[in-house]
Amino acid sequence: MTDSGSPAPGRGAPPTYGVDSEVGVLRTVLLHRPGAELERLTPRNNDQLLFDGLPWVGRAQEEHDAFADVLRGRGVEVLLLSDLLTEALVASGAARMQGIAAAVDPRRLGHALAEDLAGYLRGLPAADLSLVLTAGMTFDELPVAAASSSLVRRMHHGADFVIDPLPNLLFTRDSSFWIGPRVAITSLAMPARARETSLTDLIYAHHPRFRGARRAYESHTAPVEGGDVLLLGPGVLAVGVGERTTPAGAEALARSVFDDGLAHTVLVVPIAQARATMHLDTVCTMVDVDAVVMYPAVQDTLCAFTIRRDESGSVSIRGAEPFLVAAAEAMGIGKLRVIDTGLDHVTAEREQWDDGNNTLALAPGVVVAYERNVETNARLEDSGIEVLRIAGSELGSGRGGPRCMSCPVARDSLTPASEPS
Ligand SMILES: NC(=O)NCCC[C@H](N)C(=O)O
Repeated sequence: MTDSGSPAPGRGAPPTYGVDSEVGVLRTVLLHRPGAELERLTPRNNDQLLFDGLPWVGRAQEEHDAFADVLRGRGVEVLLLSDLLTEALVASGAARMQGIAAAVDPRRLGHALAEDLAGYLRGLPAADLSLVLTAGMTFDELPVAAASSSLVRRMHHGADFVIDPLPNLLFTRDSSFWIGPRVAITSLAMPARARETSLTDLIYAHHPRFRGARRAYESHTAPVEGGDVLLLGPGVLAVGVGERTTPAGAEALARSVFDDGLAHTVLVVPIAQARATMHLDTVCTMVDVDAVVMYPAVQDTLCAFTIRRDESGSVSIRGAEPFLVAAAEAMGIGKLRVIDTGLDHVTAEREQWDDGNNTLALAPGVVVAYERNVETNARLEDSGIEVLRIAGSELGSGRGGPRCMSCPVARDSLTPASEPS
């Protein structure tokens, strides 16, 4: 969201970032090209690391490169998380300290090994440190001299992790999100993902590109994941509460965005606590200013608590009532159009599982979607939505689609210029 409509910096002017909807023209996006961290997945650890299988890494990279190219082809500036991380580590000694402190856990490693490991990491060039912070490190990869007398080192198998890898970095949606002109670092619920936010925090704090970027939801005491947060329109948020984001997280986020003047209404949407519906964006995403693509099995049951703060500062909670009704009212539109994932139950269930409901809007009525969801994509097109298809056979093994794999950093504002944002 920019005054000028573009984040492209004029000579000397800092770029302006921000997002006030799901569908405003996408200008800048943060992706993570999958890399060595995916090579850490084995049949023994893939469940714990939240992957359904073992992706073919080279093919996953090709699919991701094609995804990035589709975005670039539509004029979107693509930022890659590993590049930003390395640049932040080059720019700032404090960033290095922060990344190392989050990765080295003395409670698990013991003090001798933790100290030697931290010392070793402090001496690494930025690109190598960036790789360790994302791909992790095994005991076999420890430098020979590190804590050779450490009991912890002796008792671990060489393939065990000294630093856990972060294969879910691919899903940049979840570890930070922009709301209005501010960025929120989230609080991830699953242990396998918790350290991801140390990297997004570090990037937004120390990368020169984001100097001066203000924060939203700074207290982040309870879990809130970006996949649960939909910016239905300027000032209106929907927050899923289920396997990841907790009621306390949704409540804290609502209070924080009210305090910061970033929203006037927050719809809190209970979703089943199941892997297939881990985030709100696995069952519903926006494809136009007044349209969503939605899993039909939840269409009639999805409900919302509406939280508002009035001008006097008092907060009210209404509901629960049908989500589609509450959303249309909060957005100030008569009706939210619903495009669904397919009429028959089996196709709908299969395409929901394969992220048919997890599209990324590049502009009102233009979305990126996995090609495999043939029925859903046809239904989107029948409803006038342009669908840019990408392959995702390998990317999808982590259970996430184009929306999960992207964190919009700048979109054109949907707020009329005359209204305050
Ligand atoms: N927004 C999303 O739905 N993100 C997908 C995250 C997938 C990842 N394997 C996870 O379980 O957290």
